[in-house]
Amino acid sequence: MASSSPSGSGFKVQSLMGSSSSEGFQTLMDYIGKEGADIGDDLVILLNHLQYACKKIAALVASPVSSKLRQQIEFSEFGQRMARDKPKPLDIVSNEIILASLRSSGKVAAMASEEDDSPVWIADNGPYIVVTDPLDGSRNIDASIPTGTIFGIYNRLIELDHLPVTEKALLNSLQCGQRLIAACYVLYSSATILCISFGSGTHAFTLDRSLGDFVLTHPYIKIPARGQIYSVNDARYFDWPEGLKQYIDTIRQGKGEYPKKYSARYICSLVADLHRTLIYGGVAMNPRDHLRLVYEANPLSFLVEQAGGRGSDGKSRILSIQPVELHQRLSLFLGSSEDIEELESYGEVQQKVNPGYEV
Ligand SMILES: O=P(O)(O)OC[C@H]1O[C@](O)(COP(=O)(O)O)[C@@H](O)[C@@H]1O
Repeated sequence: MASSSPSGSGFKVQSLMGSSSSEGFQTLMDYIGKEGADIGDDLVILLNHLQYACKKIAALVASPVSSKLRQQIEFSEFGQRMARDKPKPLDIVSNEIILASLRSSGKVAAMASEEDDSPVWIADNGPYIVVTDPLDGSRNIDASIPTGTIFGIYNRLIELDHLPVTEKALLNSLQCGQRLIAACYVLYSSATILCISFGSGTHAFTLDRSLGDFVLTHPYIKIPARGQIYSVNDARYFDWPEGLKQYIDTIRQGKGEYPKKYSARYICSLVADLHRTLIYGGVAMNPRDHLRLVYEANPLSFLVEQAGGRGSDGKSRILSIQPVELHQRLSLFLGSSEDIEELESYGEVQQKVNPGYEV
């Protein structure tokens, strides 16, 4: 999807991005700067800053510093262990890295982050609004289990420019997912993968650590129409509604529309569980109202849809839901189109009982 370029200096900026492709691969900057996507200079500049921020986070989560940071914050000065839902140090550091990159891009009006109570207004003339979960899955970090950064990009709504800052920051951040112009996740795992869509396919780039570049490794990802893997925290089985219990019982036994027994995979790290689902197919879900519409469900649904799959809350298309609160939570089902369709046919699949689990 093309985006307008208020600065209008397309050729100049894009040609500055260089023309070399490393080791026969196309780099992300080549792809967005001149060869692949036609997205306009402003978005190229913003993404250049964001991909650099994610490289910093990738280095941070893999560094010995990360466990030290965690130890320092996990215990307060009174020796009390912090509550499970309190922000972890790496969340905060990652948030600061992303915010600094958005500020220095000069292209962002506001950032809404899962880590902040309200959106941060950055620049009146910034053409874009960025919503982000800077470090998802950080509760896994001590065990070196994969984590990820998620972000979505909207155009700034110029019709709101006259409003007070707090109001326009909030309303710009509450845009419906179908207005996204780009979405991305970065997976920090055995490889660091940046998966992005501008509304014309979903493409994944792998960080070549020797060169420091993201290079195109998975152009036009197509999620299989049907998978054989379901991904859910099924210790919650007894809190599930009947529809979801029946669905999982059925596919486990190979008695569903696809006549083979499904396997379970659950990392408990949303970006990692989704990335596997995009590649192998199936369904990744969190049926309780835990994940956030603005920061997680919308950007990830955009990426899944662009890969030919579906994002649902169990009843409706995620991208059609109008957010009413910044930190709104909901049930989330992402995956292969036929699997999601079958799941929805079981009626009540949203877990309404959410007692606040210990781990
Ligand atoms: O505890 P559950 O229901 O299995 O939730 C796990 C999910 O929560 C997350 O850890 C996000 O939760 P936080 O935003 O509280 O870190 C996801 O990465 C993961 O998919």
